[in-house]
Amino acid sequence: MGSGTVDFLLGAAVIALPQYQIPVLLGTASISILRSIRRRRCKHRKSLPDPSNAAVTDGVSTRQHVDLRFTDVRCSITNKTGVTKTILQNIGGEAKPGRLLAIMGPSGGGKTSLLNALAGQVPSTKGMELQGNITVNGAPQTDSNHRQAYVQQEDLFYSQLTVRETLNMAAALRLPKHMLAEEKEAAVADLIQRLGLVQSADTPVGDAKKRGLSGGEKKRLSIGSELLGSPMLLFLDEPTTGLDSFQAEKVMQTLKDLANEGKTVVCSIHQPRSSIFSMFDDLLLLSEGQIVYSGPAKGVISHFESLGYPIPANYNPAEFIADLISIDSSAATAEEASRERVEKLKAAFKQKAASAPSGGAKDSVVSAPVASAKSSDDASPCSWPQQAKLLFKRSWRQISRDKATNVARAMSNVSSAIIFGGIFWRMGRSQTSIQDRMGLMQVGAINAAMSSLIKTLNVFPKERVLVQRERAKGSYATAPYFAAKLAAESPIGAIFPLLFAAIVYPSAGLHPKLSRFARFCGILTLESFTATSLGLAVGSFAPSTDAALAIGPGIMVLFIVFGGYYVNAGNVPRALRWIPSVSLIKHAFEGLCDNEFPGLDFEPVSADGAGDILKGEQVLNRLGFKDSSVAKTARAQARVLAFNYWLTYCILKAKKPAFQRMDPVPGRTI
Ligand SMILES: Nc1ncnc2c1ncn2[C@@H]1O[C@H](COP(=O)(O)OP(=O)(O)OP(=O)(O)O)[C@@H](O)[C@H]1O
Repeated sequence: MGSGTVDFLLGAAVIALPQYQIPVLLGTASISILRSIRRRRCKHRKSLPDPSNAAVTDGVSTRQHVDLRFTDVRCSITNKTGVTKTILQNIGGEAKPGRLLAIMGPSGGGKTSLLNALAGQVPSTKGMELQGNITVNGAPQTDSNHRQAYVQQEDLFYSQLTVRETLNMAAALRLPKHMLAEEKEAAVADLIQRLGLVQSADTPVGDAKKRGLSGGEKKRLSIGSELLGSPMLLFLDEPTTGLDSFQAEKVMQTLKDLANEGKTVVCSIHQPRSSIFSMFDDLLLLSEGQIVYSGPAKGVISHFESLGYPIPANYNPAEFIADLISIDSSAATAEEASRERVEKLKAAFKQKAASAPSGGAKDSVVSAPVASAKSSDDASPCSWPQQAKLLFKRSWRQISRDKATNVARAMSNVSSAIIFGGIFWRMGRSQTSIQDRMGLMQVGAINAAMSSLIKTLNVFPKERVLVQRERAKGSYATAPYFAAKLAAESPIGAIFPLLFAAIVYPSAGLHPKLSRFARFCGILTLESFTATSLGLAVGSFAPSTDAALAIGPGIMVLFIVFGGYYVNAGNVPRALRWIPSVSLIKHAFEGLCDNEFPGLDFEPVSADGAGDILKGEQVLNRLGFKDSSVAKTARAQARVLAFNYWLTYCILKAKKPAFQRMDPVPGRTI
């Protein structure tokens, strides 16, 4: 391998491994030593502490019951044309310890909005106004006076990790520093037992390619991940959506058990079956953002009966309620009648609530409850090196165990190499082989880039959502996550361009020097990393996988057009010269040509060789690569790679989930 190759490989490695990898490596070594000392200490203990007490978290008594009261919760959004839509209107109620409160109502009724408002998880949106007063045990709700968790509707996990590994990872990242590793493991084992996941503890979560946990098990795993923070107040957004009735019942039974342990459980739910309905302790019915009923679940039937709407015999109460409080838009007359009925029910409840004696002493709300999820890069109990070590392990497991993806990528690269190797088989040194050589350099560069780009665009937008969720909980910071991801994924990512190069190079009969082959491999590998980095940058801002898959290849087409093959470097209009300078295809193509052509002699067509290209250097001149070299193109490629990594990091850091602040309604009491 020539010194130029070593130069650029080293350059690429330095850029690819961000500077914090050095503290990561040092930190990893010191953690291992501390761990082994702790383990030895632990062995001398007679028994482990009770895992149920293990989740004692800093500052807040985790056993303190949570009584959540809320009044005047209002939410509205004003669009660009100035039209205001009311989402929630003066909602009040209470979620009590040891009880399961269900927020029910028709679709669009405001269930998720209310749940988000109570949990401080209303996504920050331009034009949105959120008001209300919320207290926890009589004091204005703050992040520090209670522990709460929010289980989102969509379950997101690393698909290759098992249940136990997923929970162990969450425990390692989120449980307090003072807990020993054995205590965290015991807490996880206890959780697995309580959630009924013992049978599937060592089953990978799975995804569309590889079946793993059932929907219900995934939901229970989501609940388990949240329980590790030892919350006494638990919010769940539609926990039964997408589950069959058996799985839905098991999930709800888990929630009921949690409530029975003294936790305050609040969930939104659409239309449960009667066995699930019977598990609710309290019910808050919403229709078009207003309360239709709030109180004990057992009292709802008699409430509607007293208003002239008795439930028919053998009817599911949830279905009866849903029909009663929904607006029927199928016909104008039906809509008018149902709207009138719902308005009557709202007014009746308002009247009843106004005349009801208030329960217990009133707590003055003197300051604003600020609704916000904990979202800090410094909130994790682990140091950055510890986080990086844990996240490296997780990323490595995810990528190394994903056989379906790895085999597909390998097959795709091998088959492309065989096809291109066949098309460009033993090119020889004729005049026509010059064009073939350039063609092969171009398709080789496109193949390596596209394969890495598409793979990244398919995976990263989903992973980003999961990472944003975890960051919102304060599980880890962006820098250790990103460094660990790059370090774990790069070795496997390098295999595929190398496979391609190893087959195509000898088949096509490229420059017969080993050092040139090594550089060929290096150029394609570096280009593949740069394409991955482009995929990360696009995936970090694209709103969805589909959007990323539309944007990424679009950019790549531009890079291909200015890739040095179709438009000569010297003919690019001045205003567009920046495009070739950021085109990873151009840098790879130029590098591959710089590697291949120098020193090659081509056969003339006629004896005098007039007008023919006889030297490889002439080809480079014609392409506009006269002053170019492999090292120069590698440095240019490394700069694009570093820029993309930096851009991805900045976007990930800036895209921290932001939640709407809840403004207090002054002078109100709860
Ligand atoms: N950010 C927003 N911008 C505009 N409208 C919004 C926004 N958030 C909520 N809404 C509207 O507020 C109403 C209540 O929405 P929400 O999601 O809370 O209802 P839901 O009862 O949870 O519905 P579903 O059961 O279908 O999930 C809907 O009409 C919805 O379109």
